[in-house]
Amino acid sequence: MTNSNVVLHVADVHKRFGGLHALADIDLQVEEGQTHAIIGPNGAGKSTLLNVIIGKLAPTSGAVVFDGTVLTGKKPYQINQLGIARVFQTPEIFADLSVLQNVMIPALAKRDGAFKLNMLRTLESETEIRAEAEHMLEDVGMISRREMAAGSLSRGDKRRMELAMCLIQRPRLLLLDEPTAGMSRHDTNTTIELLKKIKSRGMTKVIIEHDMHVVFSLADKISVLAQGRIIADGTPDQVRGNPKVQEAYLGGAH
Ligand SMILES: Nc1ncnc2c1ncn2[C@@H]1O[C@H](COP(=O)(O)OP(=O)(O)OP(=O)(O)O)[C@@H](O)[C@H]1O
Repeated sequence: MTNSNVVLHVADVHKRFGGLHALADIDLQVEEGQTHAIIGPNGAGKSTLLNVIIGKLAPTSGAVVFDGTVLTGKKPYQINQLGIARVFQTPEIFADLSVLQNVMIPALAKRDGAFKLNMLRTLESETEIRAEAEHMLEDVGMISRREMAAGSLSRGDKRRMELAMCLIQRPRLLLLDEPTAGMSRHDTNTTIELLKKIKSRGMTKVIIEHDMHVVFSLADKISVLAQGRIIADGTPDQVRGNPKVQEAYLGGAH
């Protein structure tokens, strides 16, 4: 049964690639305002699950429901317009444009749908969007780099900028795919603090992460995937103490 405060429900999802059952019987409920981590060893099906949620892959059976709307069958851009934003493992940025311009683009793209016919409002809203983008850059600690070409940023800064590009869309659900991959410990800790700040504003997040320090610092709930199935689900303490998880994951390579 679905609770009323469930924002995202992955309902009985299966995904097959030929003979490989990459996702089997996945039932996952993400509650409003929570940070829900999906962990599991390499090849467990985490990216496949994320791709099913954002509409990049169609499930073989089952459905994904977001805020009462069935996402299954919708295109990724339609799912994005419904309020789901994703921070990718590899940042997707416009390297030659400035950091500020990069952060303005998602908001301009959203506006162009709404205000195309009214030139005056378009100009007014561009000033507002610039101010909003500057505000987002302040939030992620990057305002001093606003005029730099995005391509010249460090890896950690690129990820922070990409987070600002997602936040300016004011998503209801933010999906983070290994947000600290390849970061130094210092950048990882800065990112943890930043994600905690977002959490304190009530934004719902789904996070895929290999780094246990990040997972246990941020998650309210953890679902553990192994060989395409959820083998454990619960609070960090429940998951930490689960012998199945220790066997499948924590005692393994990570
Ligand atoms: N497009 C595809 N075609 C065929 N098999 C695929 C495809 N995508 C993923 N797989 C397989 O599905 C399984 C799950 O892969 P997936 O990438 O979802 O795992 P993961 O948990 O994200 O792994 P990692 O932690 O290494 O990124 C793997 O066995 C993988 O080889």
